[in-house]
Amino acid sequence: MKIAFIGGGNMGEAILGALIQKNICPPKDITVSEIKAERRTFLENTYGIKTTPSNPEAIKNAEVVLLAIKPQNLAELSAGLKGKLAETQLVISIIAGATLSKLSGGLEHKAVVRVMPNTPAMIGMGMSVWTALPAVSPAQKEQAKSILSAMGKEIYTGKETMLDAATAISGSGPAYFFLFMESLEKAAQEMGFTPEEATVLVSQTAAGSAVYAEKSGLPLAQLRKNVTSPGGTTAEAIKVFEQAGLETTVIKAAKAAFDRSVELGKG
Ligand SMILES: NC(=O)C1=CN([C@@H]2O[C@H](COP(=O)(O)OP(=O)(O)OC[C@H]3O[C@@H](n4cnc5c(N)ncnc54)[C@H](OP(=O)(O)O)[C@@H]3O)[C@@H](O)[C@H]2O)C=CC1
Ligand SMILES: O=C(O)[C@@H]1CCC=N1
Repeated sequence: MKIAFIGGGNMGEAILGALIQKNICPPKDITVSEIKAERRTFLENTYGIKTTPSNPEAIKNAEVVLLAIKPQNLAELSAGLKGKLAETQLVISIIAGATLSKLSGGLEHKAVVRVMPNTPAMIGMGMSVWTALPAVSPAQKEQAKSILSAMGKEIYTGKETMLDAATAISGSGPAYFFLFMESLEKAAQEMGFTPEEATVLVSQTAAGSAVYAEKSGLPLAQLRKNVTSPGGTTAEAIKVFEQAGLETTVIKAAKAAFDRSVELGKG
């Protein structure tokens, strides 16, 4: 599969890295259009792919064109590519808040897939939620699915509003977990662990908890109860989280991300 990336930043790199690692695409079939010269050099040297500063040049001969630029650059990108895409080319956009109608209208193109991925795609542990316009053929849907599967797990939805919800949960989600981990690292250091030890303690606890939750198949509340001995240490910590309104705060934060995704879609 020949694929062109428009934007070779964090997510562009995460996706192309997964495609190469999982043998979905050899490096010679990947072209990245990227504005920054130093990023182009880095991507060429690290992955052996082709790069160009020109979007029209990048999309030549590509079966799939993957848009991985920031939302504020979409208007300029659409103006430059408008009418230049062949009917058979599949556009896959990961741009937060960029709706199918905005993408399709701006590019004058019908075969468009919209995805919300996340950065753990970098290590094949990503979570993507995606939807497609009716013009996307079953074969193109399979192509999209194979790209997203290389990055981790994927869920297709027929309801585009679920993309805003996915943005708030799995798209932005890694940052929520990192914030919590940063706080726990600070606590570990205050208790006397070195920064290196604090990182190991927190990372291994987070990774172990996530994998254990998935593998055990037990409800999260049950797993939490198993750690929380009556009258013990965990109960004291959880009391503090509850008094501070953790659950309400998390739901409020996710809702703020959802609202911002909707707002980006209107802009
Ligand atoms: N980061 C994340 O966790 C997630 C991000 N997303 C979405 O992915 C998209 C990309 O995010 P991310 O990778 O973090 O962003 P980055 O800023 O890291 O990457 C975008 C890159 O594209 C370059 N660029 C800008 N305009 C153009 C253009 N017209 N042609 C070619 N290259 C261009 C940028 O250069 P310059 O910096 O100079 O503008 C930058 O290097 C965003 O739309 C975001 O909403 C989705 C899910 C998760
Ligand atoms: O913060 C953002 O807008 C993007 C979308 C999801 C994660 N990062």
